[in-house]
Amino acid sequence: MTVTKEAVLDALRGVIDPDLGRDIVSLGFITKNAVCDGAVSVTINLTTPACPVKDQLREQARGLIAALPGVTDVNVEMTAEVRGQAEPRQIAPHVKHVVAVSSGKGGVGKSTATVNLAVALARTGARVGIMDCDVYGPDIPMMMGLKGEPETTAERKLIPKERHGIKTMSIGYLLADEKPVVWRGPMVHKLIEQFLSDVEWGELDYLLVDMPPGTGDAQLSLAQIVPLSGAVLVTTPQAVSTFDVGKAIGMFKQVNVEILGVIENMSSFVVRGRVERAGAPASDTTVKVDTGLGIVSCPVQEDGSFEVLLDVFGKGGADALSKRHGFPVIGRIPLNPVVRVGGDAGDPVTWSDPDTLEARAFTECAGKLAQRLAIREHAALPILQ
Ligand SMILES: Nc1ncnc2c1ncn2[C@@H]1O[C@H](COP(=O)(O)OP(=O)(O)OP(=O)(O)O)[C@@H](O)[C@H]1O
Repeated sequence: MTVTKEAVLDALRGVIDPDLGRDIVSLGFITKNAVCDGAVSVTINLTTPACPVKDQLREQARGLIAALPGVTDVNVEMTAEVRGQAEPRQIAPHVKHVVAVSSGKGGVGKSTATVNLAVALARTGARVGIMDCDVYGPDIPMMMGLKGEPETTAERKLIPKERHGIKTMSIGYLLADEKPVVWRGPMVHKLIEQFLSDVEWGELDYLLVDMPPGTGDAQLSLAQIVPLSGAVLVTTPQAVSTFDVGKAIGMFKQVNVEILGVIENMSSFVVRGRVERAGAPASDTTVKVDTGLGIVSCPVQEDGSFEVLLDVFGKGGADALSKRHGFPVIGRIPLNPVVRVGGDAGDPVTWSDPDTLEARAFTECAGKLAQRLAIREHAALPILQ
């Protein structure tokens, strides 16, 4: 029995992209289909390297091809090409997606989220940039471990400073450290314009923009200057932060910017411990923990370990926002010093400690974000039969 390319394509029609709801053949994802005797070699080109179901799709495809009569060997290669907006932008035309990272309130972890999302996306192979427009507290240089004035090209364009595979530009590189600056609306507008047109970004899949907190001029300016692929909102779980973020939502709606999702940061603090009696695990006991809002009793596992979730900043805020406005919660990041230490040292936790709970939570957020953007561009994909 000889295998044909048609039979391989037919088999691959059984692989459905769960996000786009269509089979990978009609989505135009098959960029190579080679059959040599019984050996089949296909390439599946996804819409983002950060696709959370990449391995699942590969295994499904491999299984379906292997089940064809006459197949002796299967090689499935996964590639990705981020599709940008259908209409190329006039400003920053080589950037596929510009995404604002915003918050209503300061200090909720917006910059932390920006650098960790960027690292997580870059680790999948995406080309990523960060544009730091937080004029009131440009923290990106510190969090990325970068400083000093950026160099310029012969055409006097600013060259982004690069670390961890991410290109960055920040107002922090251009200002003297201790000098306070009073920013007026038109200045912020000009800065955003310059960062988009006078910086040598090159080809990027994702440009994340760290916005100043609040609902001010910067958000409006950014949306006016460049068509955004959307915005990500960062909040802590408690009411005041989610109330503030509600104002940011109103502003983005006003300028027709889609909210891709909300990240709940500092969502809980996980306290882990182990109870021992005479050096051996003591599982026949319970542990009482004072949460600050009362005593909770928590079970101890067989190996003596226990785990308590402390909702330091309350809980349920992101869910409430999601319910009210209809956009998804794309992740919850626990409160943990490992996140702050990474930020202070210029090595975001997704880079320095990718296996921690916190880094994995950021990586999941990045996958969901990329997924949302891919779904958004779905309409622009060619439909093949
Ligand atoms: N999940 C977390 N666990 C522990 N510390 C965190 C976490 N997220 C952020 N932090 C720390 O909280 C502080 C504020 O975070 P960050 O600077 O990212 O907030 P921001 O919203 O960007 O603030 P600003 O309003 O100044 O721009 C930083 O010291 C950061 O390291």
